[in-house]
Amino acid sequence: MSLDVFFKPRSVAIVGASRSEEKVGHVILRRMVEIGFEGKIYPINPNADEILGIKCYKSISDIPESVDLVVVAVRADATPAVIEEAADKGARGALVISGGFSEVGNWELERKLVEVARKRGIRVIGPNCLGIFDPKDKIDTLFLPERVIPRPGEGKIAVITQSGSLGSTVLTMMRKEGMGISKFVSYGNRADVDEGELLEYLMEDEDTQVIAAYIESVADGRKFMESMRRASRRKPVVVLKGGKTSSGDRAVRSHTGSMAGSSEIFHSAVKQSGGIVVSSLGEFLDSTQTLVSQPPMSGDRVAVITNGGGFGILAVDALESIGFRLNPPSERLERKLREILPPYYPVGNPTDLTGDSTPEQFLEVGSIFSESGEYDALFIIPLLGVPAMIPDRTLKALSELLKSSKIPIVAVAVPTTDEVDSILRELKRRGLPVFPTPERAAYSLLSLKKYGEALKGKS
Ligand SMILES: CC(=O)SCCNC(=O)CCNC(=O)[C@H](O)C(C)(C)COP(=O)(O)OP(=O)(O)OC[C@H]1O[C@@H](n2cnc3c(N)ncnc32)[C@H](O)[C@@H]1OP(=O)(O)O
Repeated sequence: MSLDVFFKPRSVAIVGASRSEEKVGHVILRRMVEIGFEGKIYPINPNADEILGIKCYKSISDIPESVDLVVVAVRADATPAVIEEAADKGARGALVISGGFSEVGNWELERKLVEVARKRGIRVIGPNCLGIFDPKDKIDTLFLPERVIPRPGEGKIAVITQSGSLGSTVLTMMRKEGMGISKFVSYGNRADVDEGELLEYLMEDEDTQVIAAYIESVADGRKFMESMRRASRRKPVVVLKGGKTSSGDRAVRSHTGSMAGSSEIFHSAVKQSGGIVVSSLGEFLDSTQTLVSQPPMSGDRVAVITNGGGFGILAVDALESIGFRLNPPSERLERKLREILPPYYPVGNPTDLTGDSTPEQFLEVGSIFSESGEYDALFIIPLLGVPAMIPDRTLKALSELLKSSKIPIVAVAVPTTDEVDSILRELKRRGLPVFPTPERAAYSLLSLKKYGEALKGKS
């Protein structure tokens, strides 16, 4: 059965919609109203006539029409009965926010919940989750104290996460980085709908270009890897695994009631299936940002163009240490560069445009490297702290390079003043991944290399 019921319901009942503003069910109702859900919303509360000006029902059975989706925010032991009632009203999906299941050892209740749901034909996301944020279909069940939502409507990144708190923090960080979301699913204990199914659903989602998954364990390894193989042929899937160490494994057991398993086996299976494994939260975000804006690399040769000698050296160190080739330009290419550059500019890899650099030189030199056929990516370091790197001219020149380059580009630039900061943000918005350190940019470029290899079946 398609997971559409979770993303495209015509009506939603919120069970446990509290009158108290600080309670979970109340916040969920408010979020659904604020995001502008276009279908019908039915708050369910035995003690209220209306909440937020919306008519309340004492139970799901009292709703006069049928209901597609229920969001469940009542005590764990009340959830099986809610599922039964929801099924009687024709519901096909339940987002069970409530905690108190396998994550605290209450396996019996979780089994009962799933048993009832399966018997009655209802799919369950959760329990012990935040649910869904989908700015296009206007679903928001995240009971977060303030809106952490990245630029509604503009996002191309789908995030799926076993951990709600990690997921919501990722959302906040993405918003800060100016990254947009297509869909967000916190699926908690994944008693029913699992990560594999979510991958399959998102691979078909036209609004999603990159899938970023935080995973602690998988329900069914073989099935998950099959889904990963199919999904990663269509779009990049970035995977961050929690629970790599024995302490992490113990923590996973008490978080979502699951076992982390061997991370080496998991990582190599994900790689073989075409997924992009990352090893830290920072790399997770940086890689996602780069994959959503740049094409995959078709090889491993990188050209570094800088206007800061030290930055150039750190860049080539960082790149070479993670497997990139930093070939010097051929004699023919060097001659071409020499024709347009002053004699005191060091030409090589890195090529240093020095403190005299202009934005137009970055464009010209970047274009020559890009068209040379000798490299698979450009790594540019246009530091704006030198006199001729005028911010608005830099924006214009780098935007042009971005448009015309035949190979992917990542950039390193340090936000210094508010003006520089806003130029860098605009560059990111236009699709240039910009990072403040060479190491971060290098790791983000690695995701383009990994994806290129995965597409060629070389991983
Ligand atoms: C962040 C992460 O890591 S992921 C998120 C994982 N999930 C969580 O962390 C949630 C953890 N909390 C829980 O599981 C809690 O049990 C909750 C949030 C589901 C419910 O807690 P509370 O809001 O305190 O429950 P409470 O019993 O007060 O019920 C809430 C409202 O529903 C009403 N209610 C209770 N039972 C029912 C029912 N069966 N049907 C309809 N309404 C009901 C209550 O009357 C109350 O409304 P009121 O405040 O207006 O009187």
